[in-house]
Amino acid sequence: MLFKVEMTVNIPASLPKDQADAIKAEEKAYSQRLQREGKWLHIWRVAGLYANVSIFDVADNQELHDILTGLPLYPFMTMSVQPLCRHPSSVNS
Ligand SMILES: O=C(O)C[C@H]1C=CC(=O)O1
Repeated sequence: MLFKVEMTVNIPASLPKDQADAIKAEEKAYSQRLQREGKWLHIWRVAGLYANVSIFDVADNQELHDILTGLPLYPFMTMSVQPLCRHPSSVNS
């Protein structure tokens, strides 16, 4: 199942920089593992924002929920999730 997820990150200024940097490093490793596993198909920066648009390919809603709530930056994110289906004009299978 394919989903589009938009994530916006809001790290509070009160969080010490070393802690924020450690969480960002964990986030990068977590994200790259899922990309290598083929579950996180695309990640694009939204220009000018600390936000991304991502495409996930997961088994079901529960797997997406587990992945998203497991993001190290999850406590500092707002998200919007939209399910995707094949476009009738798509030439890709
Ligand atoms: O930078 C972001 O958009 C937030 C987050 C999502 C994946 C990742 O590595 O960082």
